[in-house]
Formats: sequence, structure tokens, C-alpha cells
Amino acid sequence: MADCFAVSTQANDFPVIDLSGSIAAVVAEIADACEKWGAFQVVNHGMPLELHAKFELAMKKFFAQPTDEKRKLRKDIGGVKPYDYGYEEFAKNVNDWKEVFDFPLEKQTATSMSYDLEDTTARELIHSWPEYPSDFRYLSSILIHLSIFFLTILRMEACVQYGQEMEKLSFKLMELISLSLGLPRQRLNGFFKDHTSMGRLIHCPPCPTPQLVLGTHEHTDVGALTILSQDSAGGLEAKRTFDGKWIPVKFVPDAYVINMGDMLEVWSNKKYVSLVHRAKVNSERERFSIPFFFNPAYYVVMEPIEELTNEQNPAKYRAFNWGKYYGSRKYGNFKNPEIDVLRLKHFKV
Ligand SMILES: O=C(O)CCC(=O)C(=O)O
Ligand SMILES: [Fe+2]
Repeated sequence: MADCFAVSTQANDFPVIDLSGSIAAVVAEIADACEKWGAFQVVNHGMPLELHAKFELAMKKFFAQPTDEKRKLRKDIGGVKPYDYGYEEFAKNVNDWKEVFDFPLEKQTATSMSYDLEDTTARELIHSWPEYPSDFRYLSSILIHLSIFFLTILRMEACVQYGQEMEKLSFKLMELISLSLGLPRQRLNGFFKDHTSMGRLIHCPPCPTPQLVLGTHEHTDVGALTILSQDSAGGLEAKRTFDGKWIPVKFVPDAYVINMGDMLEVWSNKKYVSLVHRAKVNSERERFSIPFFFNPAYYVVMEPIEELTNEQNPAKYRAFNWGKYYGSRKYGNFKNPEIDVLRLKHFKV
């Protein structure tokens, strides 16, 4: 907890990368940012800004409802309904000053939910959508496609459509990261065939004692990479690898913060290290944040990419299964404090 009071340095060189630049320049900037920070912000990323704005509005309407309404969608951590509305986070024995709504991607149906390494079964996960606001599920913008012979009206689910765009951006980033590691562009794509990604909506109400709590406690993200949108209230902080100082990640309009998760640390054999980060709250205004976690398929065996290891640089992690790693997070929680949540340190060579 003492860390909550650490004063962040004002010097701020957290990288902002313009994805519309030449591939060679972007790849070089990503390599530099990943090695120094394990993170960067992106602008001109191709995500439709109008869709993002509508999605944000639907999120705000959802959180503005009375708590009793939101509680109807209560998640069941450690059960088969791990998504939806809640306060607590997986695998953290501390409370954050926030409420969240988690949603999977539409096509995701099953994942390995057990922390038991012997149990190889996958489970079907249950998830519910709120009835209000109606455009939370269905975007109010109706795309009308008119051809000579027919008229098609498409109503896309807001979270689903947002998820689809996030998926596209995730693959684009994963390819750039692959190139930045000196690998073929699509070298990492196969790990995401049936990916277990999810989106999270975060609301931190104004806090009377912001010096005593955090919106999100210090952690690294478990998956491959995270695409996060924070609002102008800011609050996100990154721990700079080389000196351990907390640096505020400045709000940049229309930008996303990209950070490496534990799985990229493994694949890159620690050339890139997953970003330690946290988020502060403030007494005057509420803050919103939307992370999207791009995760491998539950059956993926995680280990350093062969081409990135050699005699001088042997594998720093031994092989483990992503589904189990992820499952242990979902089960190791307030309800099951005795469960030893799997962490990267358990697989260090
Ligand atoms: O509150 C935030 O903006 C950070 C959220 C985050 O890091 C997470 O949910 O993994
Ligand atoms: Fe995070």
C-alpha cells in the first residue's frame, strides 16, 4: 500500500506511435518502445472513432443505472459466469475503487477454466447482456446497404462490434510486434485462432480519499497484449522498467495505450517485458477506462519462440498451457484464497 503514495515523476517520455507511418519506421519505433517500456500509445490506428464514441456513451448509460439494476448481471467469479458486472478482480486480494463490466467476444464459447493442471476439459462460459441501454447491445446507428435488388439493414451489437474492431487492431499490432522481434509478420497469428480475448468497461466514481485507494492496483496483464482507452480524467500509470519510477500515461485524444502482457514476455524470451501498471482515482471526477485483453487460444502451449532462443540466449521459461494459467487467475480469488495463482515466476527456468 505504501506505493499508493509514491510521487510520480513529471518527466514523461512515454512513447506515442503514429501507425499511419511507413511500416519500417513504425516497426522500429515499436521495437524501441517495447524494449524500454513494454508499452506505447498509438494514434491513427484505424479504429472508427464514431464507433468508439457511441460505445463510450452506451457504457456511461449502463454505469449510470441504479446499483440494483447492475447487480442483476452480477458475475460469478470462480464459476461458469466469470464475465459481466462486478467490483472485484480476479486474483487480487485487494479492493479497487471501481465497478466493471466484462464481456467476451461473440465467437468465444469455451475455455479451460480449471486451475487443476490434470484437468484437460474446456468449459462453456455463460454471459448475459444488459437490457438497458438498448444500444449497449445494439448500436443505434443502422447501416443501410442499398443495392439495385435488395435492402439490408444490419444492426450490430455495440460490444460485439467494438470487440470485432479490437480484434482487427490486435492482429495488426501483433504482426507489427512480430516484425519488431525480427520474426515473419504472421509468426504469432496462429496462437490466436480461437482466442480467449475479452473486453472490460471500468468506472471509477469520484473518491473522497484518493490517497488511500487505487482504481486499479499494481499488476501486469496476463495475456498477450492489451489495448486500453482511458478518458480525459487520466490516472493510468506505467512503471518504467529501467528505474522503477511511476510515470503517468497522459491522456492523448483518440489514442489507445498498448501494453505487453505476460505471454509476449514469454514468446519474446524476455526481450519484451510485460508492463507493470496501475490507475489512480481522483476526488473531483469520475473516470472511465476500457481495456481489451488479447489472449491466446486456451489450448496454446506457451514457450519462448524457438527462433528467439539459442545457446547464448537459452529459453527463460519452460512450457506451460495458457488455459491453465488463465484459469488459475479466474479461480484464484477472494473465494479461494488458498489457491496458488499461476504466475510467470512458476515457469522460470
Ligand atoms: O483502470 C485502468 O485504467 C487500468 C485497467 C487495467 O489495467 C486492467 O483492467 O488490467
Ligand atoms: Fe491491466
